[in-house]
Amino acid sequence: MNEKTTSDLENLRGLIDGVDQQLIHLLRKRLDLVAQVGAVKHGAGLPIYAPQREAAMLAKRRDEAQKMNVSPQLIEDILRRLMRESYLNEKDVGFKQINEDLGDVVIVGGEGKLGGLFSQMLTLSGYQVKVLDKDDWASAAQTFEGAGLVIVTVPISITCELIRDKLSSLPSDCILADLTSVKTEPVKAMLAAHSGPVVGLHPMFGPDVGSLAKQVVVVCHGRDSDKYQWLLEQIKIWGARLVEAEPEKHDKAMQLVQAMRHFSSFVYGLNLYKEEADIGSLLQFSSPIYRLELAMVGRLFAQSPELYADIIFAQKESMHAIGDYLDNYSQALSLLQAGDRDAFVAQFKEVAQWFGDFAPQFQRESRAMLQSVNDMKTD
Ligand SMILES: C=C(O[C@@H]1C=C(C(=O)O)C=C[C@H]1O)C(=O)O
Repeated sequence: MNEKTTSDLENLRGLIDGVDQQLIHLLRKRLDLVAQVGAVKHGAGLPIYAPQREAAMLAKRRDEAQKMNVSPQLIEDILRRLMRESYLNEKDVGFKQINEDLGDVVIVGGEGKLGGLFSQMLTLSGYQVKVLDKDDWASAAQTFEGAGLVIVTVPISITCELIRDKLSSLPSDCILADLTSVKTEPVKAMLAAHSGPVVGLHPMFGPDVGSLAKQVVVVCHGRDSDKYQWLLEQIKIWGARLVEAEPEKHDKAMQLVQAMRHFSSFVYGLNLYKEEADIGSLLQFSSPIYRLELAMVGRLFAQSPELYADIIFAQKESMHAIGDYLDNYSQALSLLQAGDRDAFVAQFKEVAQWFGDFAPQFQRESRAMLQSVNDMKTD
């Protein structure tokens, strides 16, 4: 490189640094404005997440970007990332309390991670939260005395038994809810143990989400839904989307969405281990999709084996769904063994047709994910 090139580069890089610094100032300004919006919404009891506003804003910015020859996708990516930041900052102002007359909230299993998250969200919304965990049963009767809402969030394997044995003498107007990832049996157990309002909830996310904005909570109505309507409103204020379902329908979906999904990730990891794969060098050769896949599998093994065992073993029926998967795997393998490429292609086409419009939709979604996986690479 000659001297002129070096100094040209330095000058230009200095200018870029200046623009990036301005960006930080602009970001600060934006965060301050969003904080003001947060405060206004808090006062009015509005959820921070405003999908219509977001859609309208994104459409306008994409349009403006296009006119300035800036990629619309670039501004959309940046704004979506900024909006995620907005949801996180919302916790600084807390949330509007929908039910000001509720007694205490008691979280049974509140020392668990999900219990901790709900405890935090309820506390940020002005509720008095008490936690009851394994060692606190001696004083439980006293804790339950002033309870307006009891939330059960203990391992699935002990949920129903605990509801039956320990929660049969709650105050009659107290709401009994659970956060278990299966719903049929826990909802039945709650209805049998308690004569007051009952609702089954299943947060479709782990405790490591920074915000509930856009997350899904499944609601299975039990009894006296008018008495716990406020709780649903409260969860909506946290930004979550509620999806109502019959417990049986929910549980059936979970066989695929959770049990099968986690089981196949488990086997994928197990297989890498048995094959003595060298993860480090696989990563070096990895395509973005492989890296993303490995991340999805690897993250399983960073978490609690008991939690995954609980989810996978929760429903006997999952065994059948997983067994079907194994059958399909064997049949597909036999095409490979027979060298029947044409049959494979025909089968592929059949499945693609069945996916319909979802296939291109998933392709678009995964493209963005793959690009951000690639962005995160540092070497
Ligand atoms: C700031 C707001 O709240 C949220 C955050 C937004 C943002 O960061 O631009 C936009 C819409 C909302 O989901 C708002 O409603 O304007």
